[in-house]
Amino acid sequence: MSENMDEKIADMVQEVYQNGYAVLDNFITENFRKLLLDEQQDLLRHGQFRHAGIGKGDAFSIRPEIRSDKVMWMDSFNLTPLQNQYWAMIDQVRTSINQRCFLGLRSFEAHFAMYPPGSFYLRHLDQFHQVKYRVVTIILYLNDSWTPEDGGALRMYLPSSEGEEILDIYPEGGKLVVFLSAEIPHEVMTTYKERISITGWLRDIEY
Ligand SMILES: O=C(O)CCC(=O)C(=O)O
Ligand SMILES: [Fe+2]
Repeated sequence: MSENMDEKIADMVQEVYQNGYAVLDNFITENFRKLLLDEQQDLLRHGQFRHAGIGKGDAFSIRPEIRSDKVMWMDSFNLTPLQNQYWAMIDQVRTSINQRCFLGLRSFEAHFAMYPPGSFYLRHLDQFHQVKYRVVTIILYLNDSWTPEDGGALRMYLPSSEGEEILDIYPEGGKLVVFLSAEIPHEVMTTYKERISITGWLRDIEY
């Protein structure tokens, strides 16, 4: 991995350490983004995506009134070469966060997500009682283009002196968003265009 990448990651991790979140434009090259998007589109065409649910184990349920995206979980033991390349980058992020923040992160889980037009995900936290092991959320957007009129912002609710402050982040291709899963409530605003991403979580458990 290039030195440039090392530096980008170190700066980003410093921001996570200070603020609990970081947003990084152009985390991946355009070429790599297009390849990942092609792979995602291919899987989508082959019917590999399922309606996303909420909760885990017995508490799992599909609740389109809460979230209406479709996902495809990656198999950490059987990654494609492209997925493997992305996981290697995230492993560098993991190591760097451990060095700076001492979070004891040990593994990663991730899914492709597709929000069809009209879909959303209401305000939530990524860490809840059944998934205490989710410590850091990492989202990479794969969209070819995005404008505010397309909707679909990731709305983060940040602590502020007035109680809470809103930060809207548009899912522009190549952008990486990293935040502490237990600390930052967020939602996906209704999208008016198909919205593609990889969402993952660094965990403090082994596979
Ligand atoms: O895609 C996003 O911007 C956020 C997705 C999300 O909050 C989740 O999958 O838990
Ligand atoms: Fe989330």
